[in-house]
Order: sequence, then C-alpha cells, then structure tokens
Amino acid sequence: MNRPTIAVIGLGGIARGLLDALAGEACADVRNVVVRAGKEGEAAASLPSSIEPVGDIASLARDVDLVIEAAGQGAVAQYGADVLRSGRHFALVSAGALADDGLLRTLKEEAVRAGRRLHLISGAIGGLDALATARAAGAVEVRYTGIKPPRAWLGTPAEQACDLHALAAPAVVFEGSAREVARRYPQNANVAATVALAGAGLDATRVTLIADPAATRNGHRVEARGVLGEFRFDTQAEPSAANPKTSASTACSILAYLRGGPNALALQG
Ligand SMILES: NC(=O)C1=CN([C@@H]2O[C@H](COP(=O)(O)OP(=O)(O)OC[C@H]3O[C@@H](n4cnc5c(N)ncnc54)[C@H](O)[C@@H]3O)[C@@H](O)[C@H]2O)C=CC1
Ligand SMILES: O=C([O-])CC(=O)C(=O)O
Repeated sequence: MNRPTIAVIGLGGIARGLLDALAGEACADVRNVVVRAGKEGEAAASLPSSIEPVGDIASLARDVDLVIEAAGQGAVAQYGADVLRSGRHFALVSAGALADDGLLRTLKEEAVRAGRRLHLISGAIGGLDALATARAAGAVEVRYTGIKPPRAWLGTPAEQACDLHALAAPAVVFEGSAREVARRYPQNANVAATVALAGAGLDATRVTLIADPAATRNGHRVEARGVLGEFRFDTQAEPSAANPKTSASTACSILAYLRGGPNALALQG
C-alpha cells in the first residue's frame, strides 16, 4: 500500500491510540475523523488543526482514499457502504457487524462495483493466516475462547450470567456460535467473528467467553483442528488504558496494517 490519506471513524480508545501513534509516523496522513453528527466542534477541541472532524462521509476531504472504522458495529452499518460508494477503500475492526449476512453482501458488492478494497484488520487476534491455510485444506473445527477480567464484562449480558462484582472463580458467561456472540457482545467479541470469517464460518465457529477474577490481561485462544493437523494460538493481551473491554493491541494492529503489514483479511480486493 502506498502512503494512504486516511479518515478514522470514531474517537474513542482505539482511534485515539491510533492517532497518537500516527503523529510520529510517516505511514499515513490523517485528514478527518468521523464523529457523530453534531459532535464535530467538541471533537475539534481535542484534535490537532490538521485533522478535521466531520459528521458524515460526504464531508470527508476529497483526497481521503482509505477510511478506517474504529467505532463500533453500528458504524460499519452506518458508513460502510457510503465509504465504498464514494470511491474509497474501507478497512474495519468491528468485525461482528459482518455477522449480518445482508450487510456483508452489500459491502462486498459495493467494493466490487467501486473497485475498492474491503479489509478486515486482525485487531486483537492473531493466527488468521494459519486458519486460512487450515480452511483451504478442507473442513476445519475452530473454537475461540475469550478470557477477560470481570470489569471487562460490565455492561454486557455477562451481568446476567454471574455476579461480576463477587466472582471467586472463573465463570463461563457465554457459549455458542460466533454469529450469536457478535450480536450479544458487540464490544467484546469482534475477534470471534474475525476468527470465523478467516476459518470455519460464523455458524460453525464455537465460542466460549469467560470472566476470570484472577485475570489481569485479555486472553484470546484460538484452537483449530482439520485434515492438516491442529494448532492453538494463545494471546495474553494488555487491556487498553482507555477501555478495559478492548486489548491495547487493536490500535497497533491498525498501525501495522497502515505500514503495509499482512494482518488483514481481504473480504474484497
Ligand atoms: N477486532 C477487534 O479485535 C476489536 C474490535 N473492537 C471494536 O472497536 C470498537 C471501538 O472500540 P474502542 O475504541 O475501544 O471503543 P470506545 O467506546 O472507546 O470508542 C468508540 C468511539 O466510537 C464512537 N462511535 C460509536 N458509534 C459511532 C458512530 N456511529 N459514528 C461516529 N462515532 C461513533 C463513540 O462515540 C466513541 O468515541 C468496539 O466497539 C468494537 O466494535 C474493539 C476491540 C477489539
Ligand atoms: O480487544 C479485545 O480484547 C477484543 C474485543 O474487545 C473485541 O473483539 O471486540
């Protein structure tokens, strides 16, 4: 990838981490951040004058050629097709949005029509290359297990599965498919959808989520078994200082992508 001129959707933990990292980097020029309409002024106060906040895709600077989503699943649905229709590449991290087959189909069609790239950045997970290899050889069984401290599960359906404030031992808060977890845990389990899209698919990929009072990091485990054999990929990721639900590695995965790294699934292009 040549040095792109980019816009970032969102101005939360991941986006700010990325903008900070890019301030000392020559791998991309940031022109805009996309914030909720009406929040442009507030956002401008905390940004360098070289980055203009905008409230929609139509207001992006003309020379923006790549838009990075770092805001949430709703933002993929809200802006994705407009980004591609406007002739820009679109790269995202809120993979769970793609558990909506209709949205995924639309985004792929728009990317084909516009001749632009639709990329899913690896985010907090690794091992996507090995999953794709395993899948290429035939059927593959895949399990993703996410293990996070109780505070990372606050404000999610895990609150109904156990008492997160009084947990004395690890508790399973979700068991099911990657498609279902994408819907139920939109801020916590996008990686499950990423694993699924790289490997066995959203319905066949099994997911377990665990709240562990002894955990200080976010654990991500991918286990795959197929005709080629089996592998296991384990990550113990530092949580983001801004958002305990998110691993700090997510912002860096976008930076690595912008540097031309291989850490993205090409959904189209
Ligand atoms: N693939 C991966 O490995 C990971 C993906 N994620 C995804 O990234 C998202 C963002 O994570 P954080 O930065 O930690 O969250 P955050 O809560 O710190 O920030 C989200 C930001 O996006 C903004 N936002 C949300 N919807 C928007 C919209 N429709 N238009 C404009 N702005 C909007 C919010 O106002 C906020 O500024 C998560 O919700 C999750 O979907 C997060 C962690 C890992
Ligand atoms: O950053 C992480 O630990 C994973 C995450 O929140 C997600 O997949 O949405």
